[in-house]
Amino acid sequence: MSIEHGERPLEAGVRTDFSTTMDYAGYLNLDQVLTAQAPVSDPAHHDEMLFIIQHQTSELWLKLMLHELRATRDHFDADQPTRALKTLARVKHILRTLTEQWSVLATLTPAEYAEFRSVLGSSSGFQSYQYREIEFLLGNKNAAMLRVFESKPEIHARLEATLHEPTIYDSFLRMLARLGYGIPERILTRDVAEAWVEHPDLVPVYTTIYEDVDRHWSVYEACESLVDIEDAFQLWRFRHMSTVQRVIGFKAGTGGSSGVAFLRRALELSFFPELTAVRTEIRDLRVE
Ligand code: HEM
Ligand SMILES: N[C@@H](CC(=O)c1ccccc1NC=O)C(=O)O
Repeated sequence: MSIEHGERPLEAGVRTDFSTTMDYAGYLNLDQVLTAQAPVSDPAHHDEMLFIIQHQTSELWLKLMLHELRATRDHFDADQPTRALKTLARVKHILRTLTEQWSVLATLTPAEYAEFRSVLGSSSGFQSYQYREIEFLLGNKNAAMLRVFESKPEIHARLEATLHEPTIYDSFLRMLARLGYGIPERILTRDVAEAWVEHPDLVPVYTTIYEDVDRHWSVYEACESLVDIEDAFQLWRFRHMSTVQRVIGFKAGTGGSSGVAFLRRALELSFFPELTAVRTEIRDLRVE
């Protein structure tokens, strides 16, 4: 049937009575979600809404990332590297979405941001506990980061618990050990609350896998998925740093850091350094 009078008619089966059944807004708790945007500037600055929603949507994606990263760790603990591929793929796409999302915030000019930056006080993304938990799960452990949450006992306790949990990489390597790969003992018994440091004696294990991928296919795919995550995470960090630079230049951050210089240093961190190191070891084959 063609469109009449420019309108799409409601079909007879379309439900319209929700007095006794759940509807869209009810299922999604939209009453709470859509009343959670409270600009502090007075009178409300037009661009503060962008700033709030950019952060709130980021935090929602971070929540899903945490969920998927924990599931990934469970899959490794259950010796199921193929299942981990699915959850890692989802994490990768969330990171891409978050990185792409910087372009919305980049429409905020320095002059516009300067008009309401002072109302932010000393609040800063540095205090994002979900972000810190993700960094911990991926291996960037740092007990000093907990100090920011000293006045929030519940959040402090949650982060402290995650600090002492094995990382995704710890679980991955323990799985490799159970599968018969020669993972050095000191790696398997390391203090998981410590930041990961590069272990050169792990590289030969990866060389074995990368030099005969057909034989080691499922763990090889998992290795490459971890590399995808590292890569996607670095792109997010870079876009954060470059967006901050174009919006506040080299001003100090509201969280008390030097600002761009501090964010730039994060680009030197690596979650899975041996998976980068193995690339140097792969022999170029001679083609006659
Ligand atoms: C105009 C927008 C933004 C500016 C100017 C900005 C600036 C900064 C600065 C200067 C820092 C360093 C800590 C400090 O001293 O404050 C920081 C940290 C951080 N920001 Fe932002 N930021 C912006 C947007 C965002 C957004 C949208 C997110 C998304 C959640 C975010 C998440 C973070 C996180 C997680 C950190 C800690 C990074 C780390 O520990 O390496 N920021 N930001
Ligand atoms: N650190 C930022 C402020 C900022 O971006 C911010 C403030 C409150 C809530 C989240 C924020 N986002 C990221 O750091 C600044 O120095 O301008």
